Amino acid sequence: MILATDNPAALPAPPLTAAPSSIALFLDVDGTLLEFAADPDDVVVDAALPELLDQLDHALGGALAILSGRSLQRIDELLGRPHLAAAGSHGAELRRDGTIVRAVRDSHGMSALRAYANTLLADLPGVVVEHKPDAIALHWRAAPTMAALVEDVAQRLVRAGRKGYRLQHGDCVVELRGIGADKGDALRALMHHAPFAGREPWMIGDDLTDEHAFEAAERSGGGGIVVGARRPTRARYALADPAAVHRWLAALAAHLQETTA
Ligand SMILES: O=P(O)(O)OC[C@H]1O[C@H](O[C@H]2O[C@H](CO)[C@@H](O)[C@H](O)[C@H]2O)[C@H](O)[C@@H](O)[C@@H]1O
Repeated sequence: MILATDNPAALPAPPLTAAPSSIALFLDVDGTLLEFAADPDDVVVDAALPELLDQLDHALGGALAILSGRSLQRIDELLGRPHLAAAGSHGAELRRDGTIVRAVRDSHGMSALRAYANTLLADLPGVVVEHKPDAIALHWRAAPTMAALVEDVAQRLVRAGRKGYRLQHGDCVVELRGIGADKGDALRALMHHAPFAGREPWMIGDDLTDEHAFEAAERSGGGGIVVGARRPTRARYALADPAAVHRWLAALAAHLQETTA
């Protein structure tokens, strides 16, 4: 079955042909499972989402993972599913089998950078600062005219960090983050272990940081499903928005359950 009405552009919607034992599913959070909000703390989690994630996790024998730019702690606060495999902070944090196998802590100098960021942003009203483990996200969704000034602040921060950090651009956000793993690394790391190993990995995501995972998934025989109209992309399939993602995931859960029965 193909949900053709979910196709936002030239890319087709992903088909529902998988057998439960053949695929592994990787899911981004903001812009994919959740609609955007002007402030990261104001996102709304659909009441049916946690249960849907459980259904898929069960149907896939545990081969479901969340790959997010949020911290692991924030992913768990939002989704309430700490048993799921997950990568936080764009891949710098990793959990599998309920155990955190890769953690991240502020590196030396981060507290000075946080103070410097607060000083630099004092004159930029509407810009939201999100402090994460060894990372600072500067959000300008509520103040789009500030985008260039925020980029300038980010460049100053990365220079002040003396090569210990890099910038990660995203949807109305630029983040200063440690030089560490990306979502592609996280996907590959999970694919080395049961129940992911030997399956076809499929990643659903909307943002630039998800492209790393699309590429890693494609190289392992699966691929990417992009959410929204951002192009170019490495993804082979597309879904229009988080509501379309929810519908497709519900259809997939039903398909997997029928296939198993
Ligand atoms: O990889 P993701 O799960 O998509 O996380 C990427 C970033 O998502 C969040 O920021 C984005 O969503 C916010 C809430 O809707 C929005 O205000 C912001 O403009 C978006 O960029 C999150 O706050 C970041 O920490 C994540 O890195």
